[in-house]
Amino acid sequence: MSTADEKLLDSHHRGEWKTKDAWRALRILSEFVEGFDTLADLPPAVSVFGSARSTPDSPECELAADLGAALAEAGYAVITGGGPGVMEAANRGATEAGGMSVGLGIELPFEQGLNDWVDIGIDFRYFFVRKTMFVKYAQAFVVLPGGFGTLDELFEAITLVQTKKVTRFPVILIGTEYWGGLLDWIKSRLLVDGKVSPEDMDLIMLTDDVEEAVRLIVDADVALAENGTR
Ligand SMILES: C/C(=C\CNc1ncnc2c1ncn2[C@@H]1O[C@H](COP(=O)(O)O)[C@@H](O)[C@H]1O)CO
Repeated sequence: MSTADEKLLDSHHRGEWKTKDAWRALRILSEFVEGFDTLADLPPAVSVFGSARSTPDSPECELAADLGAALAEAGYAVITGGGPGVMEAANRGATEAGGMSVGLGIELPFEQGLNDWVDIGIDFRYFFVRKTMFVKYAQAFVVLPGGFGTLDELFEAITLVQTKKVTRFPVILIGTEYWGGLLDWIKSRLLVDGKVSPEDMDLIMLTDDVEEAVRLIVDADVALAENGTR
């Protein structure tokens, strides 16, 4: 069996692919099974993303804690990557407000383990298995300021909705100052160049207001329940 240090795309010896990758497939399958089994009974939930590096007193962590609490009060479980920074703040907000707080951790070389505010936690080795869980069990994505990991999660979600691989769900960015430049670039470059369509611009919502973010999520849920579309 493989060890945590071996990387998925390592392929030094062709002979090893035949044996190790076959076992790896079972490990991947077991991660899917554990995820599906653990999360099957989750109430309606929202996945919250943002920087692992933000300090607890940063504006984005304060927003994340408010968001976690507001989502819990609206009846949503909060799913994060279970790590530090924005993830921890969102989990804390949800737990302190009496809601359900989920952490989908990832084995990393500099791993710190799941944060202390997670009620239901799973540790994944494979990012792609973990990403499936973020999408499958959430009614919406909310994205706070973050780096490459956050951008990866944001663009994966938009691509899935754009290509209609998932039922349309709200993807909400919080932080007009932080995200404004990215959205301007998407409009002035991708849209003008025809790399995205005008309607694709509607896939992302932007606000500074936690209450508005929760309202957008609730409205989308109501619309889905009423007519089966968002
Ligand atoms: C960098 C540090 C710890 C990293 N620990 C993480 N634990 C869980 N999830 C993580 C971690 N790092 C990244 N992620 C995922 O990506 C997003 C944040 O990445 P960013 O590059 O910081 O934006 C986040 O939503 C997670 O899903 C020690 O400080």
